[in-house]
Amino acid sequence: MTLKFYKYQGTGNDFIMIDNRKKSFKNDTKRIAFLCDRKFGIGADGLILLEASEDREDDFKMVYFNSDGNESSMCGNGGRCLVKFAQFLGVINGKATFTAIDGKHYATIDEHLVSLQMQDVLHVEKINDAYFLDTGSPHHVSFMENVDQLNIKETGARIRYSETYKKDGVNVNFVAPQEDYLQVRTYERGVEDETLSCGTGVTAVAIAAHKEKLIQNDKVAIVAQGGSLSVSFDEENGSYKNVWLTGPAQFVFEGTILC
Ligand SMILES: N[C@@H](CCC[C@H](N)C(=O)O)C(=O)O
Repeated sequence: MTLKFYKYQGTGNDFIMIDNRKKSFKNDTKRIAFLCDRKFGIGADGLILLEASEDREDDFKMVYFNSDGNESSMCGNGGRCLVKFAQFLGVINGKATFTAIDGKHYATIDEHLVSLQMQDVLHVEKINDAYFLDTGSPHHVSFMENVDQLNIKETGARIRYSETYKKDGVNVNFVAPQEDYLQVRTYERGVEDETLSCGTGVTAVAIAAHKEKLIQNDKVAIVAQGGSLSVSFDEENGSYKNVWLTGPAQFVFEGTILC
């Protein structure tokens, strides 16, 4: 088939977008892995389908696949980019309500910034010196002094395939707290490598940093390899609600491809 696609990125986490409201794109692991391949295909960390939602309250539905071709859990940066794509298609005007695999999301657009409401986080687990929490996707968060020299692919893979996580896998975030922001590098499950940014990851980092008492505020600045994001939340008795992820989301290019 000849496929029309659009490419977006949010702080360097990049995605292929497909308007699948007419259900013309058939999900196939091999085809999606090919499209995401940086040498043989378009190249991306993931692929996202914008579909019509069964829920009348929604503007659209989000279906997310990692670059390995498998459908996965929530993608925060992908969700923000999809909102920009929906705006381009004329499906929304400035704000959005949509359903993804982890439930309902609300979003707003303010020029180049897209804010996305993430799931409430009611449980945060401490595992040795690190944290585990689910922000729509599962995340391991480790705090350390310096992350610049770390081999993220090797160290991340060791944790992702460890006894603790090997059943479902995990995304792994390495964090170096700085004076007024958190520096983050992330290994992503399903990409099986470092990505330049991970939205559910930086959300997990902000909450884990609050648990660790590294931050007192309910708004946190995060610097990922591909750019800056912010996370805000309301904390009450250890639960995190009204969680918002904000950052840039940009169109990169469009095209057609035989697949
Ligand atoms: N890049 C994403 C996370 C995508 C899902 C993840 N790779 C997984 O399978 O858990 C984000 O921005 O949140």
